[in-house]
Order: sequence, then C-alpha cells, then structure tokens
Amino acid sequence: MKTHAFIYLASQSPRRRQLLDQLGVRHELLLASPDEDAEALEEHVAGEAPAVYCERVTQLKLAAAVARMKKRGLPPAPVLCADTTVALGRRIFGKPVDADDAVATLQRLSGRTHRVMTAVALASGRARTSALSVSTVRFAAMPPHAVEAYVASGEPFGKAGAYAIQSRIAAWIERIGGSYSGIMGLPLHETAQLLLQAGVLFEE
Ligand SMILES: Cc1cn([C@H]2C[C@H](O)[C@@H](COP(=O)(O)OP(=O)(O)OP(=O)(O)O)O2)c(=O)[nH]c1=O
Repeated sequence: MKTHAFIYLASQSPRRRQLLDQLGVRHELLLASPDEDAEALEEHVAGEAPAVYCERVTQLKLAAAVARMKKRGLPPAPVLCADTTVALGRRIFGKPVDADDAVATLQRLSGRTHRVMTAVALASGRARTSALSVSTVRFAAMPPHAVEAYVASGEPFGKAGAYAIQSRIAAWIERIGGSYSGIMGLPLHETAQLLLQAGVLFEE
C-alpha cells in the first residue's frame, strides 16, 4: 500500500483543523476560491432525511475539492472533508442566517435531545471512502436570557444548529451520546480509520 506523508484538508472550519492536529496528521488546507459557490453545495432537498443530506453534501464537497486540487496542479495527496448536520426528527438546522434564526433554533433545541451527524469522506487516488458519525445531545431547558446572551456572544454563527459544544453553551448540555469530536465537526475515531486504511502516516 502506498504511504502518504500529508493530506489536504478541504475545510474552512478552524475546528476541523484543530481536531486533525490532535491526531498528528500533517495537512495542508485546500480552500475554495471565491468563484466557487461553497454554500450552494449545502442546499437541502425537500423531504431528504438528515443522514442522507449530510452524506450527500460531504460527497459534493469532496468532488469539488478533488477537482480543485487537479485544477490548481497541486501535488497529489489524499483529500479529506466533512459535513456536520444538526437534526431534530427529520428537521435539519443549518448555520443560522441571522440572530433571530439563531434564537429560534436554540429555542427549538432547548429541553430536548437532538442528533448531530458528521459525515467524513476521503479521496485517495481513485478510491473514495466515507463514514458517518451520529451522536445525541440533550440540552437542559434554557431560559430566554441565556439564549439571548449566547446569541449576542456571536458564537452561534458559522455553526450547525447555532451552537458549539466546545463553547460556553456546554453549561446547558446535560448529556451526550456518541462522539464528542464528531459533534465538534470531525469524528476522530472514524477519521483515523479512513486515514489508516489509505496509508496516511501519523506523527509519533
Ligand atoms: C454542532 C457543532 C458544530 N460546529 C461547527 C463545525 C463546523 O465548522 C460547522 C458545521 O458546518 P459545516 O457546513 O459542516 O462546515 P463549515 O462550513 O464550517 O466548513 P467546511 O464545509 O469548509 O468544512 O459547525 C462546532 O464547532 N461545534 C458544534 O458543537
């Protein structure tokens, strides 16, 4: 099997960078150029189940990233990308568009258990592998002032479901089931498995 000294991480998420660093995998960022409409990849098809959506969007991100690597004439290396989707029943909560949207999302999640899915996908040569991590998160009932203060802190923006488990909202998280790193944006166990199978080297 071919071994790889580094990979491309096709993600603008600082959390994914941090999590991949935690694994000791050397990586370079492969970011979309301004002419690529990254948000268009995340459009939801009516009636689509959250897991199907999450995996589909991840494959679209991967295809776009591999095309980008080739178009830029970069040295070939495995390409990793992911998508995190927050779901309550069949309803998907993406990144909030504004403060009202963030407040409404957090009010829906308050006092309930929701699912956080992160799909991770790897392209290595012609091979494509992927995994889906599904976790549950139980929020205590949050009083309106707590929701408003959290939204005013700016933390919800750019985060699926309008929150980050690694932020102060953790004070309202009663329980989780599944993968903490998956909730944060990159499930490390599943990611490590994909990388190992593809012959990617880990630092000691
Ligand atoms: C639920 C949750 C999400 N998030 C973040 C991780 C992701 O950055 C974001 C989900 O949006 P994504 O669309 O998965 O990712 P992204 O647009 O930030 O980055 P890219 O597509 O370029 O990889 O929400 C947290 O940081 N903590 C959490 O607890």
